[in-house]
Amino acid sequence: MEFKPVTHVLFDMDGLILNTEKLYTIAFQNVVSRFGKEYTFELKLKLMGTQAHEAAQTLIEALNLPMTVEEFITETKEQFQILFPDTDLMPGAKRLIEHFHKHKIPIGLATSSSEESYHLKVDKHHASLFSLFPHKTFGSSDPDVKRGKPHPDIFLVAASKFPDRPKPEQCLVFEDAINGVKAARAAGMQVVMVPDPQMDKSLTTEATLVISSLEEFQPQLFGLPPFDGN
Ligand SMILES: O=c1[nH]cc([C@@H]2O[C@H](COP(=O)(O)O)[C@@H](O)[C@H]2O)c(=O)[nH]1
Ligand SMILES: [Mg+2]
Repeated sequence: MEFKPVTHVLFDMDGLILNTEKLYTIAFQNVVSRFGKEYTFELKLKLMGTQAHEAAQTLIEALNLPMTVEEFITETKEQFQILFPDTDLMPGAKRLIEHFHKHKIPIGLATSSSEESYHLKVDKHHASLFSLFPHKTFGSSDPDVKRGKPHPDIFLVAASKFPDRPKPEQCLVFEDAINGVKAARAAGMQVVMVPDPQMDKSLTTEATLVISSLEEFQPQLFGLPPFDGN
């Protein structure tokens, strides 16, 4: 078999469960527009999945913005407060998370967001869905996560929170970002990638499996319980 069976599942959040990537693009573009700059998709691909400070630093350097990291973060936060509370879900995310919960498959959240940013995105509309995650790891605010994606730290920390301490090869990761896929592979885990449709196919080759929507995912490929009717 092409894929190895797993017992535990880790989910990324932004762009995978929540449709927040388009909101990051709006917020970042609004800030850089004041300086006549463009937040290109190519630059976005480098930032996606990295920690908030690293992302700000990379963007400031790439666009040569006359701002400090703190100023950039303060300005984008003002935008986030307006945009994030009404984010919608990505197709198939609710069904898949509820499916694993129903079948008692251990799941965890491994997001590069801070805990503060998580609450802004989740509390208003999605609190009951996210309550199905018994543990969550916030890459931009958890002191145990030393380095952001593409480093493996966040997935190793998240896996260590399962009470039965699975080995990396027992864990399956769901990711949308290149940095997230690299992080999962570096952690020794298989990874299902659901990339932005704009992304060039050549950038998805490190994933174990690439699908265009979580709606397509067939859990039995990885030894997990199938959906009814499959
Ligand atoms: O357009 C962007 N998308 C995403 C990010 C970064 O990626 C993180 C989301 O990563 P994840 O999918 O791991 O939750 C955000 O918190 C932010 O730090 C960014 O800077 N710019
Ligand atoms: Mg993501």
